[in-house]
Amino acid sequence: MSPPISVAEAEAIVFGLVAPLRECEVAGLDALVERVLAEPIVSADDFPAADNSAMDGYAVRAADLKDCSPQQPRWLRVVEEIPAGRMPRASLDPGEAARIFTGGMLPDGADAIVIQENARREGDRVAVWEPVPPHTFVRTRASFYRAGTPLLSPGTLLGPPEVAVLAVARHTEALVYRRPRVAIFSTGDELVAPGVSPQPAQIVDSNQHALATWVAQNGGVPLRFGIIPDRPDALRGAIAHAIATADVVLSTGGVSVGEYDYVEQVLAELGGTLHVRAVAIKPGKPLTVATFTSDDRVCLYFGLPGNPVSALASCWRFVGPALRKLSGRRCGWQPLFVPARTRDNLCGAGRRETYLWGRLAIAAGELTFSLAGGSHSSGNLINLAGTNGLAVVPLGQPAIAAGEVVQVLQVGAIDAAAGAFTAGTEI
Ligand SMILES: Nc1nc2c(c(=O)[nH]1)N[C@H]1C(S)=C(S)[C@@H](COP(=O)(O)OP(=O)(O)OC[C@H]3O[C@@H](n4cnc5c(N)ncnc54)[C@H](O)[C@@H]3O)O[C@H]1N2
Ligand code: MOO
Ligand SMILES: [Mg+2]
Repeated sequence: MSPPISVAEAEAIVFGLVAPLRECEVAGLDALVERVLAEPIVSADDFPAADNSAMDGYAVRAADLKDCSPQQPRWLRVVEEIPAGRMPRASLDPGEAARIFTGGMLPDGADAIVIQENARREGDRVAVWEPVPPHTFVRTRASFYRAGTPLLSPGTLLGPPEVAVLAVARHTEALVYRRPRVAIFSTGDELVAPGVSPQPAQIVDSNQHALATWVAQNGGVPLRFGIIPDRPDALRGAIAHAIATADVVLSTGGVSVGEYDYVEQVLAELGGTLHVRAVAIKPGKPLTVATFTSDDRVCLYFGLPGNPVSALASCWRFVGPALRKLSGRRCGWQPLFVPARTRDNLCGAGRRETYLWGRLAIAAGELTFSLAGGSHSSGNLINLAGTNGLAVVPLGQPAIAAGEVVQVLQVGAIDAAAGAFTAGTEI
């Protein structure tokens, strides 16, 4: 294995290799979750489109009420009722009010709302005893957005609020970037599929399923290519097929220095350009990154380490940002580090930047980090369950004491309440 390069160098190389995909497709409003917008969305309408009431009450002319008081209430004649969705029939003349409900359109002449709690209705009259300034509880036409205002820009990741905006802008569908196709396979003679009972020397292939789930969660289309034996000819066939099919390839295993670690050799034989061979990071040191360039496209190959924690840690640290950038996201694709106070002592691995998995939570208004209980071997995937952050012990730093603030790579949603984190803890 070549001498490992630093995490910063690896990051610069990997992210620099990625050019966002340009191909687009149209998707319906209900199929936009985790999609990236490829067109600017501009409002065709004022929003709100008309003055409307923010409360249930009475539409009034504010000038009518300027001298009213509890001693001298002002009686107004109620001329109509305006529920949401109904056009007002007439304009308000001085001394008149309209019964109105939240979302109801103001009649011409009205410029304020008196909430019903501050009015007393008697027949077709209503008494008001507190003046209201003009615009009180009125959502004025175009006060949120004017027609022609840009609402969403290309590169935006779409979620519920953005879909609401699209709907309001009267889009029933949107142009989005196509999702990156990600080929995934596991290498190893020892691997069997889940559901098969392994012999003593065999293990279950968990990586392929973890990575497929992770790819789908990160906006890619996972294409599972199965388990490939540790034989150069078999690997050659699998890699050739994968690079011809996908934008990104993720293989696990076979990238270290063992006799049966053939991935790098096969990548070179197939004409790949090798950019990264090993990184000074724990877990995840043997990381192979290569590109295959043809006339019209580049395929990015990640040869991830076989150890299950190393494979996912490499995804969180390097592949995820690359995949999000490839997906067309203009911002938010970079890895997210948050400062958190560690509840446990954290030990570094000397010559490698160390990532210790565990749980971020908010306790008493502060972000905290709890180390996962149990072994921190990169083969122990059991205590990886529930991980939403990996604390970073920088290169050369032997340890970080409990109570200190540490940078944590956030990889999942943060809890509201902190608790000690141990394997098997209900989460
Ligand atoms: N002499 C040295 N040996 C090793 C070094 C080193 O620097 N010098 N690096 C170690 C590190 S660090 C890692 S990480 C591993 C990476 O090894 P490979 O990427 O070559 O992966 P394999 O050898 O194929 O497998 C490693 C380990 O992971 C298990 N595995 C593999 N695939 C899967 C899967 N799909 N699902 C679950 N588990 C899997 C496999 O059985 C091995 O136990 O190399 C170290 N060695
Ligand atoms: O990098 Mo390996 O991932 O230390 O086990
Ligand atoms: Mg190996």
